Amino acid sequence: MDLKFTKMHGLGNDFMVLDGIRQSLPEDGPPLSPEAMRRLADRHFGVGFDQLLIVQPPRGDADFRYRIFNADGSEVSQCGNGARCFARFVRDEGLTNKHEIRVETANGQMTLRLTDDGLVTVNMGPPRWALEDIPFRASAVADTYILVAGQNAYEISAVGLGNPHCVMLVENVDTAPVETVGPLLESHPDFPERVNVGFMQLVDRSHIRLRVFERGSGETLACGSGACAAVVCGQKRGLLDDTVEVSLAGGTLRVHYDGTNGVLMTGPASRVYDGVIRDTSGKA
Ligand SMILES: N[C@@H](CCC[C@H](N)C(=O)O)C(=O)O
Repeated sequence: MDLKFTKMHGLGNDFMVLDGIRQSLPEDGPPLSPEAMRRLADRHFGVGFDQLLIVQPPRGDADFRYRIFNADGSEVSQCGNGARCFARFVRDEGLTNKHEIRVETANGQMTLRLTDDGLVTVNMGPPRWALEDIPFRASAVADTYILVAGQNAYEISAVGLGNPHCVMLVENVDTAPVETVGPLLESHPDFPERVNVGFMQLVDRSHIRLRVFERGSGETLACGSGACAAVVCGQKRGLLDDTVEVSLAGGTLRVHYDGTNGVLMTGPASRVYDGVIRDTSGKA
């Protein structure tokens, strides 16, 4: 079976997007076997992507259903950069003419707004601090926790944004131990569904630098939900203002949260090319 796809990225966090409206995909199971997803995610043997995004008809009263798979084949319920690409894709493909699009995810609804300057603002919903909502094992909710891994202890904040995040402060993101501490904490037993690990450098109250080791994909050039997580964790500790510029390896996001509505994340969404996969077995 041929499978049409579109390659997109949000600040270098890259995606293979499948249109499950004009081509037939399984309604509930994975669109491809986990082996095929891992193969296609590979940058040498496949298309290369951090996440696979699926556009599907809604089951409830939203405009679309938005499904996300990591490069390791695991299905997850949030991807902020992907949400911006999702909005750009459904508009450019003429699947909607709305500027404000409601999508249904495995974790509830989100609103995506295409702005006149060509950017997309995603309302990520409120940050979730309750331990069972992250999910995270600790004795009580706190601004920071000590996580012991191997011989070391790490001071982290933990928050859910539709997916689990932990965030630690570092002096300098350029020298932060992302490749070593990232995978160590990603599968820490206190995060029963694993976790995305953010390394945040404070520049000033309205500017941070950030690197994220993503659950199921490794370090990416940008992580939208990770940017929101870092900002709300910094705000909770009294370190950041309501609006923060987040500098990532792939570019800059603007995150706004004033405690009233959800966390608003604004940034670009880019289409790279369209393609067709002739062999979806993953063995090509
Ligand atoms: N790149 C994303 C997050 C994708 C999902 C994440 N790896 C997870 O497993 O939760 C973003 O932009 O938010």
